Amino acid sequence: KRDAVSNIPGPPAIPIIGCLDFILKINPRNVSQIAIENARKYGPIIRIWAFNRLLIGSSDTELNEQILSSSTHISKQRLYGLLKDWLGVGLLLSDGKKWHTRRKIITPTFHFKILEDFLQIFNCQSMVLLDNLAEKADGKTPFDVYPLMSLYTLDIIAESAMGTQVNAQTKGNVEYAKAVSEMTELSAWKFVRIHLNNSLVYTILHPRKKLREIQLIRIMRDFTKKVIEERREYLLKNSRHQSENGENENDIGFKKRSALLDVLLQSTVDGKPLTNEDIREEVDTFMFEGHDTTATALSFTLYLLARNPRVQNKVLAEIHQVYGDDLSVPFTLMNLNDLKYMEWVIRESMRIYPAVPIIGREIKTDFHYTHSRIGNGVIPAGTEFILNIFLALNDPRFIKDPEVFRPERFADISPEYNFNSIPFSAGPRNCIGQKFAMYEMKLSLAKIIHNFELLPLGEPVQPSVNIVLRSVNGMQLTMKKRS
Ligand code: HEM
Repeated sequence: KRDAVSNIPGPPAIPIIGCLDFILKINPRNVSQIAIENARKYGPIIRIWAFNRLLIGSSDTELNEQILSSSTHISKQRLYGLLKDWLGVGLLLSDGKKWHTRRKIITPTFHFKILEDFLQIFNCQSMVLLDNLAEKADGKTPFDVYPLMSLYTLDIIAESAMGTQVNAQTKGNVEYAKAVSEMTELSAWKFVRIHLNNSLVYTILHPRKKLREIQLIRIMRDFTKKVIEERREYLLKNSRHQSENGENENDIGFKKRSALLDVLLQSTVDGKPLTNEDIREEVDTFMFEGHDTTATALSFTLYLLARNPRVQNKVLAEIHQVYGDDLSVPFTLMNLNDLKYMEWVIRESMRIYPAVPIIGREIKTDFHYTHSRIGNGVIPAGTEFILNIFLALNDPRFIKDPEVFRPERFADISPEYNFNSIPFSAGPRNCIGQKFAMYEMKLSLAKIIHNFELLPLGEPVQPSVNIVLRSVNGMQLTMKKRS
């Protein structure tokens, strides 16, 4: 392995322990800074040894493109295993045939006709959000927007994935909603403490946390299981009802809309329906992937808009141009597509603060690359490949003055060349929910900016990489109701 990667620079490695002293210096708050400094020192591709583990970190567009577009190197790096007890082996964690089959089944859920249906959910939940924001919007007291966005996106994803309302925003203490939030926090905490990768070490060092984790997983499993069983029974009854009465009407009191769950319940693999456990892991994966990521991206965008009044005014002007003054025009995918400037704002905010800053792959067979910034070479089987999305999005080769928030730069960045701009990853394992997330964020921002002026009060963010990007002191701002 050492010979194969001798062309890749990296911090000095001591026999047996490798770059342990380097690794021990990394923590969630300094990881981005360390990555920037190392890219300056060693270039965009670096190698790190941790005992006998070889890690290659890359922000090189050419190399990343080759890995991400490969249909062979799709296995996730071992750290993802921390999520397994909760999520099972769903779309995020699976690989091989299982991943291919599931991806094929789930992809139609994001067809534009179904996305149009989801807009009704976004719309209803955003009304609750506006009420909650109105209580905070005194124009003078700074507050952290993240907790409100987190409950809001949790309500949206629960209703979209399971067709069930969990009312996280109105009754913040609903057991299931609370369990999802707490488990997300716990996983993030564990994720950045490398020694806790090992389940036995974790159980010995933090028995209470482990116990709590078991309880939370049980609460979430019981809830998802009940929803799946009820929905399966309902679909069965409904199809009998239809055939007995020769009717097409499929609503006998249960909620009609439940795209993801219904798609899974009606799918077969090799002629057999998916089991409740198969379905549970996919539903739980959506609950995790679909809520915290979007809450983070929305919160950082609001934070940046509060601090950039010129951009905020342009967003407001575009909202007025598309919807008029009272937002009474129903939201459609078409008119959300017309919010072009807002799309640049979201992309620029995700460039500076990508909700998922780092992703990883396990390289299972030798990977031969060409035309990277260090030329051609091979990454040997058994390497853990860490793809630094944050650095790639701030690469001065493509991005002038990367630290400046300037949405207009997206006028010059070709959307076709998506390996340059990869907040949702790219290639066959890209984010399946990216359109869902973009429409959700656009509708939410349109409502918020139309109703409130965002003001730059409060402390600046202190980003911290915990699976999903966070800020140690929250994303603070204040709001004032527009007259
Ligand atoms: C701003 C919001 C979001 C961001 C930035 C984001 C980002 C990402 C990224 C970077 C990946 C690749 C992960 C990896 O390779 O390890 C991913 C995968 C995934 N995302 Fe998202 N995501 C967002 C919203 C959503 C939403 C709303 C959903 C569901 C409705 C979703 C569902 C998924 C799933 C299921 C995967 C795994 C796909 C696969 O491996 O085939 N995401 N996301």
